[in-house]
Amino acid sequence: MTSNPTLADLAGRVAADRDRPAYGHDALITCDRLVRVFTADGVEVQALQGLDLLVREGELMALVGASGSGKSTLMNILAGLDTPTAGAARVAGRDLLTMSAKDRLAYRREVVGFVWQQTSRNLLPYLTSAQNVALPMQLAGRRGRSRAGRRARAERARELLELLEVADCRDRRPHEMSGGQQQRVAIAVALAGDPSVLLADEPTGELDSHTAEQIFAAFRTANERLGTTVVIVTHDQAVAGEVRRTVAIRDGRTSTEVLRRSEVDAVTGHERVVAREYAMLDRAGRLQLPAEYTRALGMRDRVALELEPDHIAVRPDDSDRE
Ligand SMILES: Nc1ncnc2c1ncn2[C@@H]1O[C@H](COP(=O)(O)OP(=O)(O)OP(=O)(O)O)[C@@H](O)[C@H]1O
Repeated sequence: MTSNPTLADLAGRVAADRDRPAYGHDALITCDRLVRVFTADGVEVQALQGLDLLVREGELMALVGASGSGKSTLMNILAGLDTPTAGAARVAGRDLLTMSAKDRLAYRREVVGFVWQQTSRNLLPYLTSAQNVALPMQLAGRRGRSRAGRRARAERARELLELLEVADCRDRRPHEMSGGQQQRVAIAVALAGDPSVLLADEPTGELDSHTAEQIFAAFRTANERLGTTVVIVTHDQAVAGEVRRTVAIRDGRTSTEVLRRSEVDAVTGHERVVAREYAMLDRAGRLQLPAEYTRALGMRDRVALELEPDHIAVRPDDSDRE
């Protein structure tokens, strides 16, 4: 395929590799060959099997995947609630594998905010919305213990509830609000500590489609107005279709990505969204082909590869025809 490289070629390649920036050097979230193995009743389950993922600052993106593909495992690691077995995971410069218990607590208070699927898990039932939003700031010792500090926290809580269009719920307890209102207050709670990253695991799972749309709009507001990076795990195709980037996880690895961009139609002048699917190539050169592609061409076990000037062709195994 290629001629034998000279010594100078090899030295050039080594130098180029050495000078290449480290994987994920400019990303806010870096997962590098992340592994998480669970052992239950003596049986090992590999929930994450060398997952690579980069998320840049300011992104709003969705993670999708079949049940059991590893989405919640990944979210728990990113939230600082679980520790990976191997690999590397960094969020906003913090190393999630080597963090001490004290640093982990600070990480959960200062770096990440979390919204769970179960509305009841996000809010304390005996506190009003305003008190729920003020609590994380109080626990983090923000704005001090003085009366001025209390007033500043109440003011920040009011601003956040207003931003998320639930200012009218400020004095209500969770059972006095709809599921959608509770989730919007939950987003305000998650934003109270000014996190760099907002993580949400199926935040619209318990809601009807109209309310789910409103919740998604609330995430977009947080992303656009506060600049918070947002990662949402979802089964909801409508939500996944609303973001610029959707990453699919399969068998504990990132498999494909859909990127969407707006394009103005040259004839009609109308703006339309163009989506394109990509496969993830890891640093060992491994590629997961979408199951529907391989199934359509009956590909399995072995495929034929050809290097073309501008692409690599992958064809069904034709060796038995020769
Ligand atoms: N604490 C645990 N102990 C043992 N196995 C676990 C544990 N947590 C997750 N697993 C297993 O790891 C795999 C990935 O689970 P995970 O919950 O991350 O999937 P998921 O993509 O979030 O699924 P779903 O969409 O159903 O929530 C599954 O096989 C699951 O059974």
